Amino acid sequence: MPGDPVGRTRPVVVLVGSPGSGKTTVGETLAALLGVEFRDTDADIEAMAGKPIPEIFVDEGEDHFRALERAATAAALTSCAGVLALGGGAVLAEENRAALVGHTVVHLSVELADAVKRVGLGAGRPLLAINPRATLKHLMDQRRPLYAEVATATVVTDGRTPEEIAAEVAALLKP
Ligand SMILES: Nc1ncnc2c1ncn2[C@@H]1O[C@H](COP(=O)(O)OP(=O)(O)O)[C@@H](O)[C@H]1O
Ligand SMILES: O=C(O)C1=C[C@@H](OP(=O)(O)O)[C@@H](O)[C@H](O)C1
Ligand SMILES: [Mg+2]
Repeated sequence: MPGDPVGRTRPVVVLVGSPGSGKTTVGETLAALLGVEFRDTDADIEAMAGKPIPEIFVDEGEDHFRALERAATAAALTSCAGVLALGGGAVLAEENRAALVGHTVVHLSVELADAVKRVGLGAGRPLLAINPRATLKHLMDQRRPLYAEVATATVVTDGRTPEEIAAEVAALLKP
């Protein structure tokens, strides 16, 4: 691939961040802007499991979901040549953080107020199904250092449109 000295397939950029930071939404906008494919490990996991994420959590539990997420992350990092969005909890696994070393990783940062507004009652996000505000605060406090560890750049998303955020990420990617 262009930009990779030994010709491996790798994402142009990997998006990480809290649920509600806009990884999926900004990722789609950014991929269209750059004219490249968009991949989201959550969609890959649903395809792998043959069911939506909330059903995976109910039927097999979070540990099984995290195992699928590690497999989906490893596969996407070597097969996606476009924009790759990870799930908000992917950084919890040391294996995933190690796999991100050497990649262009943008942390879409969001404060609690905007994240809560965006995820609402957590539809489709089983971890946020009960008490979304307190749960999100806890997740964000736990994960903030992990996003910082893997990120090569951070883009603030609060109070901004997906188009503005995608344009800033695109500008960061210019050589
Ligand atoms: N910058 C933004 N401003 C307002 N709403 C947003 C923004 N980014 C995403 N959203 C909305 O917030 C919700 C969660 O966005 P999503 O892209 O699924 O986030 P993530 O993948 O990081 O969890 C969606 O309803 C989306 O339309
Ligand atoms: O934060 C998490 O642990 C999760 C975030 C979700 O993705 P988004 O960050 O895209 O909402 C999804 O992977 C799953 O519900 C678990
Ligand atoms: Mg998402």
